[in-house]
Amino acid sequence: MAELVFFSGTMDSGKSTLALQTDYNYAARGRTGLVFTRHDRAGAARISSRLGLETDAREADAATDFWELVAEEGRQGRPVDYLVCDEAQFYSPEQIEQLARLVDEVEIDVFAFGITTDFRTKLFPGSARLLELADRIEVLQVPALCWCGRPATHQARTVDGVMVVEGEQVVVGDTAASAAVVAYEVLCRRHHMRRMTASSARQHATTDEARLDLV
Ligand SMILES: Nc1ncnc2c1ncn2[C@@H]1O[C@H](COP(=O)(O)OP(=O)(O)O)[C@@H](O)[C@H]1O
Ligand SMILES: Cc1cn([C@H]2C[C@H](O)[C@@H](COP(=O)(O)O)O2)c(=O)[nH]c1=O
Repeated sequence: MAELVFFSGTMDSGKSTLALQTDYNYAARGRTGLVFTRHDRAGAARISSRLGLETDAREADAATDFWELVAEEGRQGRPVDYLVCDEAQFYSPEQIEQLARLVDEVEIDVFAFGITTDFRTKLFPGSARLLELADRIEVLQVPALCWCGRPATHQARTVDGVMVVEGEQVVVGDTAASAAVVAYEVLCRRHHMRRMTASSARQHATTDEARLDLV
């Protein structure tokens, strides 16, 4: 029985790696799949994992109709067994419904990978629809950690190093330290709610130490 599975986890929890492994294992057993992504950091029509793997994929843009695309593959004599859909948080709710319909009516397995919430802790529309429709939700097994050592559950956006809670929902970026103006940092809920990133925690600690020196 085909399934719509949503593999969810914070940024940096291994989703793209798992997406590539899933495709590899199914293809190795002779099954035919299509691999999609949207807005990957590596650029259009690429899937990249921080473990160093990177491959071609199909870019799912706003106009992509998964139902039509799979039907066309069939008409061309290339029946599809499964879809791998990375960065699925960026897909529209209608596109998630097309994926569910492919599972139910054409018996195609769909493996979707994505983060659930944005930098404000609000659900992405695509992830919300996946949570509503998926047969199974799998949480990634190796959590990324907050600076305090707890498993991370949320992601903060920083602009010039300062955590922000307002702005466009979609801004492509990375968790790795870089010169980029916009970056992301995974946090536990407690520290997301306190707006405390690794850098602001260090600043607090330094200020507290300086106060103690004055006493
Ligand atoms: N040099 C490394 N050695 C071992 N594991 C690594 C290394 N770099 C990254 N990783 C692993 O890769 C994970 C991120 O994988 P990735 O697929 O890019 O995540 P996601 O798609 O969820 O953002 C990290 O959580 C870490 O476990
Ligand atoms: C929290 C958040 C993230 N994004 C972007 C940043 C990255 O380009 C992707 C997530 O990639 P990953 O493979 O899971 O590391 O999403 C965003 O646009 N808006 C946000 O609020």
